[in-house]
Amino acid sequence: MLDLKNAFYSYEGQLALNDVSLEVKTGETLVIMGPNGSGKSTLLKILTGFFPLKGGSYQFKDLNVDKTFLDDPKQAAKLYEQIGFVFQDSDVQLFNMSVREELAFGPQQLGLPPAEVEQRVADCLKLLAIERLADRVPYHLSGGEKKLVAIGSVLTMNPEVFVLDEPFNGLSPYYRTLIVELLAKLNQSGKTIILSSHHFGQIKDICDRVALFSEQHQIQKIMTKAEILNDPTELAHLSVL
Ligand SMILES: Nc1ncnc2c1ncn2[C@@H]1O[C@H](COP(=O)(O)OP(=O)(O)OP(=O)(O)O)[C@@H](O)[C@H]1O
Repeated sequence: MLDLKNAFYSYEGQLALNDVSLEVKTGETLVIMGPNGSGKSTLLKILTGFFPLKGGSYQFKDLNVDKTFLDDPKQAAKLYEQIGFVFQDSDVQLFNMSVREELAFGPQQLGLPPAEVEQRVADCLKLLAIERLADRVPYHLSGGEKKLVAIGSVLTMNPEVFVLDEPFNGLSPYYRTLIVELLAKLNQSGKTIILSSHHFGQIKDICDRVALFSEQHQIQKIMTKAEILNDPTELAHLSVL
């Protein structure tokens, strides 16, 4: 479904991705792990089409995602409607005056009829059990509540792929469990999930594979969950990243 080949990216001289190749299959849950600054967020932003690669290629299904593609809003929309991104910092994502408006924003941008938008918002509030927050100002919510609303704002767009940058950061065990259960449900319904995390323990119940970044901004190895669980050294390493 996603095919990244020999990807390079740098920010004004600061290397972030160094010859990274990665394939993601439809319906899998892939977790990106690695040290701070190794390139995880950059990789997720490239996959979501935030900016084009500076070297190598990125194919999403039949779309060749390069600078020309992303510079053309009509073309880029074909990617954006299939991949949803949940930012590490929810405050970057939430800008509407109520949770209800926040959840409606994406489907409205997709041009869906008002009745369909309303239905998606109602379904999302129910699925996330956040009906009580519907008329609150997102900016005033707690960290965990904001994260649920941020995920909800992607959920109502119903993308095929969910990309989440460290979704468990700073959350209590209660919210972490809620989000793990939600991601498991989404995956069971056929969605592809790609997320970054520093804690194998938090994602072991949902991950199919882990791609491990090195400090050299390269993918050092890709392991299945079974390979990790059967290797105590690897398990210990991934549990303290
Ligand atoms: N906007 C930016 N401008 C300049 N350098 C950047 C920018 N964003 C990231 N970088 C640099 O690119 C490299 C990769 O950063 P990235 O955020 O992708 O790492 P990460 O693995 O997600 O880190 P973390 O686990 O700390 O979130 C780092 O050296 C970082 O300092």
